[in-house]
Amino acid sequence: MKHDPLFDLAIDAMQAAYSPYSQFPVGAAIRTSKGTLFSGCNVENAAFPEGTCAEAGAISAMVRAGETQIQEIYVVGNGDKLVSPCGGCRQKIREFGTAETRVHICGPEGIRKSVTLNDLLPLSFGPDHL
Ligand SMILES: O=c1ccn([C@H]2C[C@H](O)[C@@H](CO)O2)c(=O)[nH]1
Ligand SMILES: [Zn+2]
Repeated sequence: MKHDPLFDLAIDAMQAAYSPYSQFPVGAAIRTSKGTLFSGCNVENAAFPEGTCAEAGAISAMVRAGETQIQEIYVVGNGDKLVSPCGGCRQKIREFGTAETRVHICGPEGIRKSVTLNDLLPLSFGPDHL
């Protein structure tokens, strides 16, 4: 089966990851409501808490380009387990997504599980609350 180009972009991003401490490269790729694609990788740091997640990198690229609406996001890791976005990333995706925003959790072979943002972060707090 042919992959969505967004999956290939997430794989590309994973290959650029800087993860010497965890040896756990992650890539993320966003499709916005306008159809533009953005990607990011995790970037770790010798001061461990300063590392950033792949999803955060992709969101940063999107905002830098002047876009703020995530339609779907692919997250890919290369281990056996599901690389489900961490709690902080769920909230970051929430800022620019909706309850229905699709999150595709992938391995190198393709999508392993597709869920909505609401599945990952029910009863969430967002910009509409302020
Ligand atoms: O969804 C995730 C989960 C983990 N990581 C990164 C953070 C850290 O660099 C490494 C191990 O936790 O994986 C991400 O980028 N995204
Ligand atoms: Zn994260």
